[in-house]
Amino acid sequence: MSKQRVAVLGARGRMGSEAVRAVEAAEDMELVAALGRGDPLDALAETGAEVAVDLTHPDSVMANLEYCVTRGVHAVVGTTGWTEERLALLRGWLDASPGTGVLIAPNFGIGAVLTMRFARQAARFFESVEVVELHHPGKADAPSGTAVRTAQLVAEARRDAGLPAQPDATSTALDGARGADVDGVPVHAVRLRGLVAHQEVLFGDEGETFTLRHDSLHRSSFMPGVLLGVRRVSAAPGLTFGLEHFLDLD
Ligand SMILES: NC(=O)C1=CN([C@@H]2O[C@H](COP(=O)(O)OP(=O)(O)OC[C@H]3O[C@@H](n4cnc5c(N)ncnc54)[C@H](O)[C@@H]3O)[C@@H](O)[C@H]2O)C=CC1
Ligand SMILES: O=C(O)C1=N[C@H](C(=O)O)C[C@H](O)C1
Repeated sequence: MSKQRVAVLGARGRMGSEAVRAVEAAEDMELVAALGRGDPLDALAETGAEVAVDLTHPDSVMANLEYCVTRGVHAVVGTTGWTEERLALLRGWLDASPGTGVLIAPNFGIGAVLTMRFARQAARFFESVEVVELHHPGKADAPSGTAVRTAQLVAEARRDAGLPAQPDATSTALDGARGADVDGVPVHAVRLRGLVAHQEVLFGDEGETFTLRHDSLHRSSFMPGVLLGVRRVSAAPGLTFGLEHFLDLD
């Protein structure tokens, strides 16, 4: 069996260094490039990389993906910072490179994927909902990509069920006290030394609350998802948004 030729971008970072170890340990993969900031992307073409794993920075990911997609290198992306504008650009590159696949996974952790799924399921049954994400203080962005995706899924489910805007009688508040508004869902971001990646989705209605919580206690929790993405992305041309599409959750 020929091994899949894999490159890791952001290889010296917190996630990238963990991904380098995971790819090296996978029997069906060969790590052909481990690139850091400033390393030329031409190493991807020179080493014949088939799949690039991007774990860099929101400021870097678009240039990396343009390079990969236009050369037919499939990509598994954990890097955050996705907006509709960025996704439209990426889709344009993919349209011009049929056969190339890109997976963007807001979160590679199975527990986080399930949290998003369960939050979407629960959304229509509760009047109130808030998302709290808690991360290490080195995190580049706030709120987290996972929290934004969770809030969007919850908001969509509320709309589909015809729920009105949730109640909030706040008439005065310090800026930021009610968090960021993502599609009508308040999202709060905590940055604390000692944490890795955590999220709570709080639901409430008359006389009861319901809380979903997920904790990534170590970045190894993301690696089965990264490897699954690498194994599946070349057979999924175009854009796949969310690891759930590569999992049998039903
Ligand atoms: N989807 C998921 O499950 C997860 C996603 N992430 C995301 O992954 C990204 C990286 O997170 P961390 O590893 O914590 O950050 P980090 O700052 O520890 O690592 C990023 C690394 O990428 C390097 N880099 C920046 N631009 C580059 C470029 N153009 N080419 C090659 N290397 C480049 C940096 O020098 C740094 O070494 C963030 O967007 C984070 O939110 C993090 C954890 C899980
Ligand atoms: O930067 C991180 O650490 C993480 N980033 C992703 C996000 O923004 O959702 C995934 C996870 O929360 C860890």
